[in-house]
Amino acid sequence: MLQRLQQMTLGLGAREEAERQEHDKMPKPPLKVSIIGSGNWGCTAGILVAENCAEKPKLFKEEVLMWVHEEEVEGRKLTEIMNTDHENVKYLPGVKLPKNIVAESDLATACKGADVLIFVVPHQFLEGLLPTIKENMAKNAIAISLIKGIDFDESGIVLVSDVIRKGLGIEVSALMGANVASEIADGDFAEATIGGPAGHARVLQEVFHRPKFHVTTVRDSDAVELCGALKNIVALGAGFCDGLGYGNNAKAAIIRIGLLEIGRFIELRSGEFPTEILLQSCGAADLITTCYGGRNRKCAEAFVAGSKNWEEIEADLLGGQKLQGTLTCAEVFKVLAAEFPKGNADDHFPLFCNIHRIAFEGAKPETIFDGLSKSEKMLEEPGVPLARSML
Ligand SMILES: NC(=O)C1=CN([C@@H]2O[C@H](COP(=O)(O)OP(=O)(O)OC[C@H]3O[C@@H](n4cnc5c(N)ncnc54)[C@H](O)[C@@H]3O)[C@@H](O)[C@H]2O)C=CC1
Ligand SMILES: O=C(CO)COP(=O)(O)O
Repeated sequence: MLQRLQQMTLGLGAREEAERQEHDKMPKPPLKVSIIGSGNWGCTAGILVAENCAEKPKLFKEEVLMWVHEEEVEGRKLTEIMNTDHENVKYLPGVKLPKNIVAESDLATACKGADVLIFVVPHQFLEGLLPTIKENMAKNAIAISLIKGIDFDESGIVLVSDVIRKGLGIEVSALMGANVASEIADGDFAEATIGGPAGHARVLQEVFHRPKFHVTTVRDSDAVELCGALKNIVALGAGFCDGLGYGNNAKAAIIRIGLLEIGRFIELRSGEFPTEILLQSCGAADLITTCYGGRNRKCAEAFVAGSKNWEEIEADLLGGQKLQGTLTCAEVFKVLAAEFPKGNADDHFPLFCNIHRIAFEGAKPETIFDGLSKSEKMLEEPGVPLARSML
């Protein structure tokens, strides 16, 4: 007992020391905040951030630079429209942006001297931006990813935050949650979860938390980020259900089994089923909102109803906004094929595999429920079979 207490005290001391070192390395306020991305969520999150920067002059500089992938909208540059009319008429029409958001199409200028970097571009556009950001950001900058996506290479899963970490050589946290952007832009209440080192998460909470946008913090940033990426696959399944005309019970089954497979997939990486993280906004709550109100759901419903491919559906329905679930579904299927070389990924992830077959291999949408009872076996011995197969 005494030994355990001593170990705990030592553990606490080591953690405090690590936090002190982390604090010493942090940039000093007032912090300059830059947002990399200006889409539907980029602009909405930008409103929350800009309001905090205006209200907390001791912590943050008032001006928030937002990098915009420049394009012409009705004969005018989007940056010019945003800086004059204070509205992103293409990606968040009808919503006024605070005047302290400054749209900037030159990436080097947008992140020059930035102490806090907020990444919110669709994940397929991220990597090429990083060398310029590295050259221009502040030396001790901290970063956070709001991007819901995933990659894969010969060594397995590559998180978006891993890509940023590697590209910039700095620590990266993640903010994920039940955050359909249009609802937050309308002023509805929402919650989010930040995963990251404690010191960073505290500062980042100051950046995002608002009276109607409640942010909690946890340490396990990988699990938070994976929840945000993987729920988009399940949302495709929910959309298939809607396209087939199934009711709420069927969709609830997809959501429940999807939650289980999200947990299992995180377990593949960490060895632990992340029950507590799944109970955060980034877990069950994001899954529910996306399966009812998200773009992935909407496009998957149209996929069942018509004969168009994903690119055509995205162009038809999203007005330039980007679908992330199909890319994530393809990447995750590659991870599963590599993790289960005997071809038995189906035994552990029947729903993810069915969704991939429907989305990319011409399987009938009605097969969405095939073999899902396999997931019940996993519940009989939670954690054990999968963790063993990974050793
Ligand atoms: N919209 C939402 O409700 C939410 C979105 N997210 C995530 O946020 C991330 C960003 O999504 P949104 O802000 O919604 O974007 P979006 O899908 O509304 O807009 C697309 C963005 O991509 C930019 N873009 C187009 N071509 C580009 C290129 N070649 N290079 C660089 N940028 C290019 C456009 O300028 C635009 O800003 C995604 O990972 C998404 O999953 C997360 C939570 C909520
Ligand atoms: O992530 C989202 C809500 O939290 C939005 O999901 P969609 O990209 O499917 O719209």
